[in-house]
Amino acid sequence: MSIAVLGAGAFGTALAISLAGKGAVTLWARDAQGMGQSRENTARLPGCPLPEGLFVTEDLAEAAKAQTLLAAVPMQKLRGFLRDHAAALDGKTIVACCKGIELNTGLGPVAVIREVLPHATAAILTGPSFAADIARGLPTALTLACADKTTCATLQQSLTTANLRLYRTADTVGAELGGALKNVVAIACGAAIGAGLGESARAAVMTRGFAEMQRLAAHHHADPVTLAGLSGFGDLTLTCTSTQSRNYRLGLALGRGEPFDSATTVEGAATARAVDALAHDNGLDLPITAAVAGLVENRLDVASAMKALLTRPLKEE
Ligand SMILES: NC(=O)C1=CN([C@@H]2O[C@H](COP(=O)(O)OP(=O)(O)OC[C@H]3O[C@@H](n4cnc5c(N)ncnc54)[C@H](OP(=O)(O)O)[C@@H]3O)[C@@H](O)[C@H]2O)C=CC1
Ligand SMILES: O=C(CO)COP(=O)(O)O
Repeated sequence: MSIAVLGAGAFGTALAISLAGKGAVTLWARDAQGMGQSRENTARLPGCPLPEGLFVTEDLAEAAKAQTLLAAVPMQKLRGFLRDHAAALDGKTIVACCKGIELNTGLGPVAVIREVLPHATAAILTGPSFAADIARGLPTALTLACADKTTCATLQQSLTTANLRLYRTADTVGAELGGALKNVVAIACGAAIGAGLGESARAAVMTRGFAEMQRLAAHHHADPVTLAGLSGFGDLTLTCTSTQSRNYRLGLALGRGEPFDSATTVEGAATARAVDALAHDNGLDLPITAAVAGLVENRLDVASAMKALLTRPLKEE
């Protein structure tokens, strides 16, 4: 099956490098020329050479000729990207490789693909993985979700590589909620550590954050098993404990009162705001998400957010 990765950020480039180990892969980049010459994505994934079987192009129509397309642009850019290229993309199999909830609609990547490209087959690839680890060929396990079970099994075969092991599920909603929410909780964990509140506080935030993930997933009728898997618990664990994570690092900066480069892709910031709005509209109790939304909108500081969480009415676990 021919494969193209659309979007040459850190994750798209890493996936293309990994997949090119077992067959020809096309990587669509807005600025393909430099990468094609240096055979490296110096801006987003330095130090990871592009293998021979990886063809880089700026021509989306050319890339979209592949049977399977991996869309690796940030969540808040996904709709615009799909719309801009709808003529080439509709009717194809599109695997979303982004994590988040769209700010204006409250939708996840699979729902956005279905809305913009009504004739496409939508799937999502998500789970605990840093781009640099994948590109270096370190062992990684991810969740591949697609409602069509036959397509899911075919994609699982073609996207699994020697070091990238995929588990499949039909539960696209659970897979995308896990990947979206773990980033929000990672910001909260970074803030707790950055503010010097200690590792016990982080464990509390992670666990109660996971409870919020389960609550939101139940509201959307997702399978709790998906949330307990790689795309939920797995990615929560990685992202809340590693300074490789940009979401965690934003939290650290907030906790320390330090500036943070606003050009960095931090999916949890917009997602916290989107999910906080969803929670209000649907009467859901998601206090950590609300605190993160307050932090990223500069309505709250870390001390007030922690106080608000600690003084909530006592309840059963
Ligand atoms: N980095 C990681 O370790 C992982 C990331 N992810 C997910 O992957 C997704 C992408 O993140 P990541 O690759 O890290 O992001 P990066 O910040 O590394 O890169 C973002 C990429 O998106 C491109 N882009 C931005 N806007 C548009 C647009 N409107 N149309 C087309 N392309 C656009 C950028 O192009 P340009 O360079 O031209 O600006 C750039 O190539 C996120 O949802 C993230 O959560 C998932 C797992 C791991
Ligand atoms: O999604 C990721 C790890 O699974 C990458 O995390 P960040 O986007 O926080 O860097």
